[in-house]
Amino acid sequence: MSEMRMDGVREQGVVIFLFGATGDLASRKLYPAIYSMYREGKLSDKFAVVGLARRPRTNEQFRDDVFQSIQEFARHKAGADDPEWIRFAEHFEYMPLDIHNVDGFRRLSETASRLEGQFGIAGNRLFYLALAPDLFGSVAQNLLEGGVLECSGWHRLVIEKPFGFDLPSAEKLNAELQSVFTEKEIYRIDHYLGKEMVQNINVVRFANTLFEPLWNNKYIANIQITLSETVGVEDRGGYYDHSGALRDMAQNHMLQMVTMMAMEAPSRLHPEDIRDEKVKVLRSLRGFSTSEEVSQNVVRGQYTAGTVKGQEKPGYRSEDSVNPDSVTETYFAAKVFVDNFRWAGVPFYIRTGKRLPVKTTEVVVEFKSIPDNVYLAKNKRLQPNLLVFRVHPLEGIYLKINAKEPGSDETIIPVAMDFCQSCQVGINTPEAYERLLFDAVRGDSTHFTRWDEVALAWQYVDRIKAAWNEGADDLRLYPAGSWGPKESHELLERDGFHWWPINGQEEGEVVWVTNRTE
Ligand SMILES: NC(=O)C1=CN([C@@H]2O[C@H](COP(=O)(O)OP(=O)(O)OC[C@H]3O[C@@H](n4cnc5c(N)ncnc54)[C@H](OP(=O)(O)O)[C@@H]3O)[C@@H](O)[C@H]2O)C=CC1
Ligand SMILES: O=C1O[C@H](COP(=O)(O)O)[C@@H](O)[C@H](O)[C@H]1O
Repeated sequence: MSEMRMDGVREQGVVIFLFGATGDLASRKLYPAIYSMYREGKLSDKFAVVGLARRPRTNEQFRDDVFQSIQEFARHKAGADDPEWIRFAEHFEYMPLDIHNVDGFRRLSETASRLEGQFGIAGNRLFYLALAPDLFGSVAQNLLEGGVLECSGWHRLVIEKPFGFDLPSAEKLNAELQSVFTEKEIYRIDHYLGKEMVQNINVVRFANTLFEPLWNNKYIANIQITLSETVGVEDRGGYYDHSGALRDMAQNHMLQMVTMMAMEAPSRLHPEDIRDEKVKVLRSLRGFSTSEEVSQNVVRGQYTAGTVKGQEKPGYRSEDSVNPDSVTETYFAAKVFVDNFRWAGVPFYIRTGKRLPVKTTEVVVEFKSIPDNVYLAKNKRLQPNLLVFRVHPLEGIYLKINAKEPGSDETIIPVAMDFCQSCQVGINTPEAYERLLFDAVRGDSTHFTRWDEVALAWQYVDRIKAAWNEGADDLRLYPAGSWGPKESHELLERDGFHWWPINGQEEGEVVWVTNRTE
């Protein structure tokens, strides 16, 4: 992180306007993130948070809500009588506001000026919309009309996903936002980009002689990206039933991870240079022109009742707020090609699903076998080399190679070099929201999605959705607690591959370099 940028935040300060202050996201992620930033000195006392939502709350009630959220969800806990907490809480104010009420925004403008004077803040304003996306356009317009954007420093808009429902709705939303904010002022959150190991992909790729020369179709057989969840749709059935795994996870997090794995090295570590490279990958994605192509390369599934981690779970169609005849997919897998010089012919297999056996986020790079390998005939256990990025729950990197079994003649065994980052630094690395909020405050847009990335990703998934809408009867059912429909395994088997076990570890494998403590 640039020290200058961090100092800028501390010296100039910021007012954070949190729309949706009474909601789930604010409570679970945003208050804990602000508190961690404060505790770690990324925010000085030159800051204020104005919580905004329709529900009535006094400042005291609001501060109490923030306290409860920190107790439950934050990395750093607060003591109610702790002077640091008391000082922190004084920076929080609540204002009841319906986002359709422009007069309320005029009052908000006055509140902002008062808080800037009170805390010595240099007129910098960050608007965080933890709201349903159909409210974004009205907020932007009313911020303008209510004079809240008239400030002496910068103003920025942070918005949550989903950014639209398809390309036309995303374009409409974008036009509404860009009638008020410039592209540079808009920070579109994809919280996967705030994850430690997702950010580490570029470092591992571009800062090591070891991998970059092999990072192409000459040496890589395939890449596998798994984002599996054990949870179902929880209390978000209404939203999810209109979204499904394709829009909820693939359009954003999964395609972003594909871009991180496939992009060329940027010429500088400048946000626009990095995002330019990601856009090139999205432009090179091989689209689907017929429904037949979609059904050959894409698998969609929906969970039925089953057992997850020893507990009986209902099927998707029995979940709250879900249509009992729903054909919404809770599982999505696809074979994706990046049609460019580096990746020609290399499949990227991606899969995500709810109610799978484990919660994990992992990327596996499977290398091609050595041509004319003299050990091949003798050793049935000879396996391809794997490089595994473990994003969640453990964070780290895992490299699997072949080596001689100690004491044997030429018996080969798979061994692993395992860098377990979370074993070393514990679970105390900053949360994705903490990083992203801080990046937005200091004006670093590297890990936010630019409009052209969003548009290209919608273009890609809209074609899949259109094929499904043509009435294809390819929705596969899978029992909760399984690894999804068998067709997702066949997708790889047809190419002579298989999904690698999560954690990359095979039975009998020897881990010979590790920093694990467990
Ligand atoms: N929760 C999560 O983990 C994640 C959420 N998101 C996204 O973040 C956004 C917010 O999600 P979440 O917090 O879960 O949603 P919630 O439904 O929990 O909260 C919505 C918030 O919006 C406020 N609100 C609704 N209508 C108005 C209005 N007319 N004027 C002012 N405030 C209003 C509500 O307050 P009140 O009723 O008091 O007005 C509430 O504070 C959504 O876009 C969601 O998709 C994205 C990733 C993860
Ligand atoms: O964006 C979303 O992500 C979560 C999964 O996030 P993770 O950080 O826990 O892996 C997912 O549950 C949710 O449906 C989706 O909207």
